[in-house]
Amino acid sequence: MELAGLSCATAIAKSSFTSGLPTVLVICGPGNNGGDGLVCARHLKLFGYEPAIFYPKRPNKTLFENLTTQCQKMDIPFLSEFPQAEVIDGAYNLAIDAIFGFSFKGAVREPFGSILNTLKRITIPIASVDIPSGWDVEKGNPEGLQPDMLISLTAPKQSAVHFSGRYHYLGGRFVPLALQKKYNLSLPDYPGTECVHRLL
Ligand SMILES: NC(=O)C1=CN([C@@H]2O[C@H](COP(=O)(O)OP(=O)(O)OC[C@H]3O[C@@H](n4cnc5c(N)ncnc54)[C@H](OP(=O)(O)O)[C@@H]3O)[C@@H](O)[C@H]2O)[C@H](O)CC1
Ligand SMILES: [K+]
Repeated sequence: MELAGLSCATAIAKSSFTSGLPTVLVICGPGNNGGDGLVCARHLKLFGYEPAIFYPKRPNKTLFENLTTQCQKMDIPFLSEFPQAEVIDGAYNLAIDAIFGFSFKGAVREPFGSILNTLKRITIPIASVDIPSGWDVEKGNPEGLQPDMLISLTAPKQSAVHFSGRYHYLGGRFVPLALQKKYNLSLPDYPGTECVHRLL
C-alpha cells in the first residue's frame, strides 16, 4: 500500500496535471483503494501539494487508523462533509478518486452514490487510483466516472481498455518475477529506478 500510494503521487506529480495552486481533494473509500489514497495524499504533501481528504467510512482496523493519524500529523485536513460540485471546482485543481478498486461490486451504496454523482458533475480533472470507482473490473461502466487520469496498480485491469482520459500510468513496482510468471503477467519494464511507467 505504501508503494502503491507513492506510485500514485509520483504519477500525478510527473503528469504536470495541476495548474496554478496545487490544491488536491482526495476522496478515500472504505477498503484498500482508500488506503492507497491516504498514502498518496501524504506523498503529495511531501511533494509540495496541498491535499485535503474526505474519508466518510473508516474501517476499524489499525492499519487505516495509523494511516489517518499520519495524515493528521502532517496537517492534512479531513473534510467533515462532501462539498457541492461548484465548491470543489472553486477550491481544488484536481480530485483523486480512491473510493473503490477491484473489490467493488453490485449497486453502489450510500454515501458513495451521492459522492460519485457529485464527482460526475465537477469540471476539474479527476485521477482514479487503480480503477475508476463504480466500474466493473472487467466491463467498465459507460455511465460511470470518466477520469482524465488512471493509475493502474500492479497491472492494468481488463476495464482499462475503456479508459478514454489523457494519462494512463502503471504503478506498484513490487511484483516478484516468480509471481509475474505464475500469473502470466506481461508487465512493461520500469525505466531505471522509477516506480511508475507511463502507458498513455
Ligand atoms: N491486493 C493487491 O494486490 C493490491 C491492492 N491494492 C489496492 O487495493 C484495492 C483493492 O482493495 P480492497 O480492499 O480489496 O477493495 P476496494 O478498496 O476495491 O473496496 C472494498 C470496499 O468497498 C466496499 N464496497 C464494495 N462494493 C460496494 C458497493 N457496491 N457500494 C458501496 N461500497 C462497496 C466494500 O464494502 P463491504 O461492505 O462490501 O465490505 C469494501 O469496504 C486495489 O484496487 C488497489 O487500489 C494496492 O494496489 C496494492 C496491491
Ligand atoms: K478508484
